[in-house]
Amino acid sequence: MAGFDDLASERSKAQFDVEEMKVIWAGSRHTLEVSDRISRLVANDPVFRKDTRTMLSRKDLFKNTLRKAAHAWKRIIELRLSEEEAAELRFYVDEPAFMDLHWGMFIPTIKGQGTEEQQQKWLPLAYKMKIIGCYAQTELGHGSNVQGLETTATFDPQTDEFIIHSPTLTSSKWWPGGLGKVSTHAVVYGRLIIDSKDYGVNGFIVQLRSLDDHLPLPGITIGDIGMKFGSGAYNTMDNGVLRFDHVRIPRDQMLMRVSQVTREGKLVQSNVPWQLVYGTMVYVRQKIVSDASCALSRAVCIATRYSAVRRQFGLQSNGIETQVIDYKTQQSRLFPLLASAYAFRFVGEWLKWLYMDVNQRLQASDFSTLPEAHACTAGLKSLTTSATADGIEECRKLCGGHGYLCSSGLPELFAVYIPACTYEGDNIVLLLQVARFLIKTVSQLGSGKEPVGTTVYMGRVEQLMQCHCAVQKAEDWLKPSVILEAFEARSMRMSVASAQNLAKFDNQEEGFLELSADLVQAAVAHCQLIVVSKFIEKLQQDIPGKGVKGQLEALCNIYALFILHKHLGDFLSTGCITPKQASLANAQLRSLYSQVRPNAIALVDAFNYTDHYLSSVLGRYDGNVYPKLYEEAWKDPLNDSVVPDGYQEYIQPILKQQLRNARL
Ligand SMILES: CCCCCCCCCCC/C=C/C(=O)SCCNC(=O)CCNC(=O)[C@H](O)C(C)(C)COP(=O)(O)OP(=O)(O)OC[C@H]1O[C@@H](n2cnc3c(N)ncnc32)[C@H](O)[C@@H]1OP(=O)(O)O
Ligand SMILES: Cc1cc2nc3c(=O)[nH]c(=O)nc-3n(C[C@H](O)[C@H](O)[C@H](O)COP(=O)(O)OP(=O)(O)OC[C@H]3O[C@@H](n4cnc5c(N)ncnc54)[C@H](O)[C@@H]3O)c2cc1C
Repeated sequence: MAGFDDLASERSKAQFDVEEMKVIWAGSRHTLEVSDRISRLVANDPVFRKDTRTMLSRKDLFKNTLRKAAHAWKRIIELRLSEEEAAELRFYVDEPAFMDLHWGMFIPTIKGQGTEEQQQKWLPLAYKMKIIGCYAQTELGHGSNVQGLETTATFDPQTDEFIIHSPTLTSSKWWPGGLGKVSTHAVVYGRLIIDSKDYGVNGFIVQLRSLDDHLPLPGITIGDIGMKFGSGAYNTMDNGVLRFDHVRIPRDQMLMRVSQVTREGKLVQSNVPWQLVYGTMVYVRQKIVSDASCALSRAVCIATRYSAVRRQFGLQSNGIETQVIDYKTQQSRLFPLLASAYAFRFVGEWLKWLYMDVNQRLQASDFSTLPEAHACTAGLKSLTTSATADGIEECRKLCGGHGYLCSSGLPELFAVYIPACTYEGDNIVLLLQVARFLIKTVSQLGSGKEPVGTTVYMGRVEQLMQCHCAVQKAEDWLKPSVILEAFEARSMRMSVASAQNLAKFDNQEEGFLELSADLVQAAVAHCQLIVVSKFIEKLQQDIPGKGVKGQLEALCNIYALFILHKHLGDFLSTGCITPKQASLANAQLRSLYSQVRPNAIALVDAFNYTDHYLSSVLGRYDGNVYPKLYEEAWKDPLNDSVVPDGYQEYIQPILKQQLRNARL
């Protein structure tokens, strides 16, 4: 039968050890064991079913999310899951909810911005979920411009309290997840005012709702901001609106790791940089990069399996039609996404290491790598989420008409994913941060301050401004050194050109605004170089398992050459490669697609996703697509009755021409 046979035969063709590839994808044997066990636990629990999600009303959907969150918490306690296992469980429940903000932002903010004392007071309550918290930064009037926030926190020396207030409509907190209906507490970002002087934005822990009856505390107005894009999707989350009318909190609820306000109302700065007030965003951006590989790989898994099951045209000698995965156009759209999923996985792994390293240095009062960490997390968050959002939509198209059905899993995945291009920093705004960092690095070249970390290559500015690509035949593009040099030269030349253009302006800020579109492209080039170089570094590690390294090398080359092909204009206009070398790269890309083709199904099997997590009829492990699609259609509530509701009021009068007289 179509599907079963196709996927079984595809699996038998694999030229590498899938089990070892699963370990590489998971990060370690231990992580694979945990994620495998927990994903099956979730898949086998009926409370975590998600197949009716897109058909529920918002209220039912939300209540069902609360039910799942409560059940998840119960299972975490009953099974005494470790922090790692609990995080995996929340991940596989796969439903955006207040828990994400509580564990993902509220707790990390207290850890990162609270003093030891504050951590001791608040963290045990939060860990036991005796309080539920969210992250209330964005306002109706300002999101990207954090320094433009209007909420005030005015110190009252008489009572030793802060008065939290929303002075304007635009100062209403707007968007925080978990705020609308659930959170009892929030970290609220507002302007610190002492003695009428504005000391800028700081974080404050504020109780929002009563722990007895969940009603908002006096002076607090709270609600949900309304339906968002798509059915089901992100509507499981209660993104909220919040206003304060002179709400008082004790002084010790200002997060005081960065600066402290004394009993006398004096502001004391610690030795840590003020930017640590933005620290949670760096942490979450790093998480979002790892998350991008999950969302993209999920879409790619669906599209790849379905492409092997789906047959159209081209009768072969045995009388069966061609699998659409065999069309070169399908491969040239699908395989770069497969390669990107792996590339994002490895750059995410590296970013996690970078973040841990920065944190360790911060503990030891070494703040030197903070600007690099900010630039990398901001840039890679932007690059990977934009590519993933576009990639999911491409996977939908790769699945033809059936990809547009909710039962394919792709519409909901897309709807849930796309806000990642906006939250935790609009992707363009973040690339502009990277551009500032690059311009600063270029301007310091020759000053004796050596570039560090991901900008080390800029230290070779003279070589990179002049080098010529050595490629003479297609296979030369398989050499990591050749690829690296082309990407480094392109990035270097784009940054230098931007810096030179900027230098022509008397006013640097005006120049930055004028050139911002070019600056964004330079930032993208730098970030793509990071992804390519981290993939290449990964391949230099010991990679066990028959054929595993070979497959990863092919994927790495596909990622790099696909990016080169997509941004050919950059590579040609900066003179990094010639048109002839560009066409050799293209030829090499085609040959790499043929190399990956027999392994495509095994490469997506290596993600080790359960059918529950994929929630896609098209991406089923067994390939049994058509019977299940057919079965799924009948489950739609519209098919509950053969004759639809409304027939008598609206269809019958048309058919019986009873409306005609009324019109005449
Ligand atoms: C288990 C966890 C799972 C997580 C999975 C995902 C769950 C996600 C759920 C989604 C929830 C969404 C939450 C949110 O969206 S919260 C709100 C996020 N908001 C933003 O991201 C706002 C974006 N804006 C900004 O970050 C800043 O305002 C911006 C950087 C754009 C500008 O700030 P500002 O005007 O103050 O700064 P300058 O540009 O002048 O820069 C001054 C210097 O500071 C440096 N800088 C800036 N940001 C940082 C940072 N974060 N860390 C370190 N350093 C920073 C900047 O480079 C400048 O440095 P120099 O002076 O040296 O040039
Ligand atoms: C689903 C979702 C969940 C969220 N959860 C939270 C949360 O839990 N807590 C929280 O505090 N916030 C949350 N947010 C808010 C989110 O962080 C902001 O929406 C985000 O930071 C973007 O800011 P903005 O809405 O002000 O966009 P704007 O800055 O208004 O962007 C509008 C347009 O202007 C452009 N633009 C803005 N500034 C510049 C510039 N300097 N140069 C060039 N172009 C520019 C942008 O590129 C964009 O195209 C959430 C948002 C969403 C969608």
